[in-house]
Amino acid sequence: MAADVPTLYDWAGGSENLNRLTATFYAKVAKDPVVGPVFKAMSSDHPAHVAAFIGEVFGGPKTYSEQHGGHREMVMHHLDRHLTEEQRRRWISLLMDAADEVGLPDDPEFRSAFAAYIEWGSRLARMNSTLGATCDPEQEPMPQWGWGVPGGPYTPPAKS
Ligand code: HEM
Repeated sequence: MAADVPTLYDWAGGSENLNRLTATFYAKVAKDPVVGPVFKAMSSDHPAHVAAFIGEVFGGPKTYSEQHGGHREMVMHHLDRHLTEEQRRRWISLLMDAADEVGLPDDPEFRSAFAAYIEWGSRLARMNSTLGATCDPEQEPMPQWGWGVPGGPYTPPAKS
């Protein structure tokens, strides 16, 4: 990545904004009739843990790997949950609502990278949720997401 291209983490506004995102999102989730029941035993730390996870995937500090068990631990949390496609879709929809509400950058470049990761990650979470509780997931490295085809955030056209 070119030295002057920010990470998705920095462009999103770092851990402060990602924590605002997940706090707003899980408040919506808790009230939602489709996906809310899945999270009825969620701990009060859950939004902060998910913010740390996404932050690390987006090029931020390795907090989830160093303090919360890393990628394997995240996969473990989804095992045996039997998530439905309807629940996955609602999860995404509420997350996108929360992104608008907290004012995550809305340039096409950032939002396409954000949406691509969320689509990918949520489909993996649903796949993993069909694995039985006794499955021991592989110790895979934390995914690292980047800007994809656009290569960086929106830059206004140069004035002629
Ligand atoms: C990009 C997509 C996703 C990411 C990055 C993600 C991330 C995480 C993380 C990091 C945890 C563990 C939190 C902790 O350590 O305390 C977790 C737990 C969990 N996730 Fe996800 N998740 C994703 C998608 C989903 C979807 C689509 C659903 C449901 C529709 C879901 C349902 C859950 C549930 C039920 C738990 C356990 C909650 C509890 O402890 O009671 N996740 N997720």
